[in-house]
Formats: sequence, C-alpha cells, structure tokens
Amino acid sequence: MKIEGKTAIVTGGAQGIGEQFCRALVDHGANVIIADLKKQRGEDLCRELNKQYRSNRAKFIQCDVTSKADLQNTIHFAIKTFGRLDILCNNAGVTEIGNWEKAIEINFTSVIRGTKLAIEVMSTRNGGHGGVIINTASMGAIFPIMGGPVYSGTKFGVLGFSRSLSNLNASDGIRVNVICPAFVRTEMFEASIPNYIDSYGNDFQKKMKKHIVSPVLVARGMIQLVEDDTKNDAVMRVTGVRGIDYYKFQESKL
Ligand SMILES: NC(=O)C1=CN([C@@H]2O[C@H](COP(=O)(O)OP(=O)(O)OC[C@H]3O[C@@H](n4cnc5c(N)ncnc54)[C@H](O)[C@@H]3O)[C@@H](O)[C@H]2O)C=CC1
Ligand SMILES: CC/C=C\C[C@H](O)[C@H](O)/C=C/C=C/C=C\C=C\C(=O)C/C=C\CCC(=O)O
Repeated sequence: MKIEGKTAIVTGGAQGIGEQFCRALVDHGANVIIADLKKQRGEDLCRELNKQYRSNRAKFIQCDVTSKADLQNTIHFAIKTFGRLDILCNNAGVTEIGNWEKAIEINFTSVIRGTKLAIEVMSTRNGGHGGVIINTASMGAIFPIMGGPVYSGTKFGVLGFSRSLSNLNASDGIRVNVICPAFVRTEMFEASIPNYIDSYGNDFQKKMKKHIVSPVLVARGMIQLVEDDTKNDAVMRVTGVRGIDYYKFQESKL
C-alpha cells in the first residue's frame, strides 16, 4: 500500500510505541488519528506533528478502547475528517499489574472489537477501499512471560485472533498482520521491571539488555507491514538479536 494520502488510526498513539507509529505514518504522508486516553500528551503530539510537517494531517481524539462507542466514534471521526480509513493499528495495551481483567479488556477484547468495527467500514464488500490492520502483540505471544501470565495470554489471543482473519485479504481486501516486539523501554516496560525481577532474578536487566529494541525500529516494522502488499497473516518479530524478521508457523493441515 502506498501510505501517502491514506488515513490511519493508531490506538495508544499518544506515547511509547504508538507515538512512534504516528510519527512514522505522518512522515510517510498519511493522515493520522491519534486515539488515546491521554488527552494532553495526544494533543501535544498532534500539535508537534502538524507544526513539523506544516500540515493538518494529525488529529487527536480522546478514546477509551474498552468503550465500543469511543471506538465507533474514532472510526467515524476518521471518515468524517479525511473521508476514508485505510490503516488501523490496534496498539493500546497495558500490563496486568493491579487489574488483570482490565488487561484482558484492553489488550484482547478491544483489539477484537476495533478490528471488527474497522472491517465494517474498510471492506470492499461494503464500498470501502480495503486496507491493512496491524495488531500489536508481543514476543510474549511467542514466548511465555513468567512476570505476566495474563498479559502473555492476551498477546497469544491477539496472535490467534489475527491469524484467523487471513481470509479477509481475498474476500474484503483487508490484510491483517501482527507485530511482536521484544522489550521496548517505555512506561509500560519500566512499570514491569519489578515483576520481571521477581520472576527472572535480580540480573534480569543485565540478561535482557541485548533484547531491548527501540520503538523507532518497531515503527519501521509496522511501515514495512503496511507498505508490502504481500504481507497478510504475517507475524513480524522485532527483537534485539534478529532485528526485524518473520516468525514461521507450521502450515495448518485443514
Ligand atoms: N514496551 C514493551 O516492552 C512492549 C510493548 N508491547 C505492546 O505495545 C503496545 C504499546 O505499549 P507501550 O508503548 O510499551 O506502552 P505505553 O504504556 O508506553 O503506551 C501505551 C499507550 O496506550 C494507552 N492506553 C492504555 N489503555 C488505553 C485505553 N483503554 N484506551 C486508549 N488508550 C489506552 C496509554 O494511554 C498509552 O498512551 C502495547 O500493546 C504493549 O502490550 C509489545 C511488546 C513489547
Ligand atoms: C509484562 C508486560 C510488560 C511489558 C511489555 C513486555 O515486556 C513485552 O510485551 C514482552 C516482551 C517479551 C519478550 C520475550 C522474549 C524475547 C525474546 C527475544 O527477543 C529473543 C528473540 C528471538 C529468540 C529466538 C530465535 O533466536 O529465533
């Protein structure tokens, strides 16, 4: 997909990995809806991007992904503002610390709901332009995480859900891909270090140093998944040891 002129929504776009997704998409000429709970950070990023690119291609909308109405409102805002929706990054996520049920709602249920709502407007069967949906999982969707069993469960869920939509490319013109970053130094990761130390020992930070990746590299991977029309049902890894590569699963026998 040529990104220039297309319209993207990034949930959790106000900071961390999502912020770099928004920066990369605007840099590639997209209109970007920054959807997040964090109004001040989201509006500040929006202002900064529009100033930097002398454009009005970034918009912020306050959105709680656990609210169906907020997700619907975000999608309608994209279409009302830019006339189309081509790219959805279901990126918002939290750790399970303090509220594992909420983590399931945000990391898994909301990714399902956001995907289904976007399909309705993007599908070529409904007069849409087709497009790409990128769901942010984690290397914790490939490897179990002792420090976050529910978190890892939500990411395995995102992986299984997303991979089960591979038929949409042929039927609806929508490619669905998954991005699995390793450790990225963001607020979420910093908050999880005590859990990791409890589970993996005091030398966790030393052991995982080589596994830290930059959010800018994750955004580069996302751009690759959007631009490359051959990428459907792709599971991209973004890791310190291998950089950007693709995880190969055994082919289904069905
Ligand atoms: N940091 C890491 O090591 C890794 C993170 N990930 C995933 O990447 C995604 C982004 O994580 P980070 O940037 O690290 O986290 P972060 O905590 O820095 O940013 C998450 C963003 O999501 C927003 N958010 C949280 N709940 C929300 C809700 N209910 N509605 C709307 N927005 C909401 C937050 O306000 C924040 O702006 C998450 O899905 C996370 O699971 C995946 C692998 C590694
Ligand atoms: C608890 C949630 C807190 C914050 C976010 C998590 O840290 C993040 O989502 C989890 C990351 C988990 C990473 C787990 C393993 C990473 C492994 C590697 O990067 C090694 C890469 C490849 C090894 C296999 C191979 O060499 O082919």
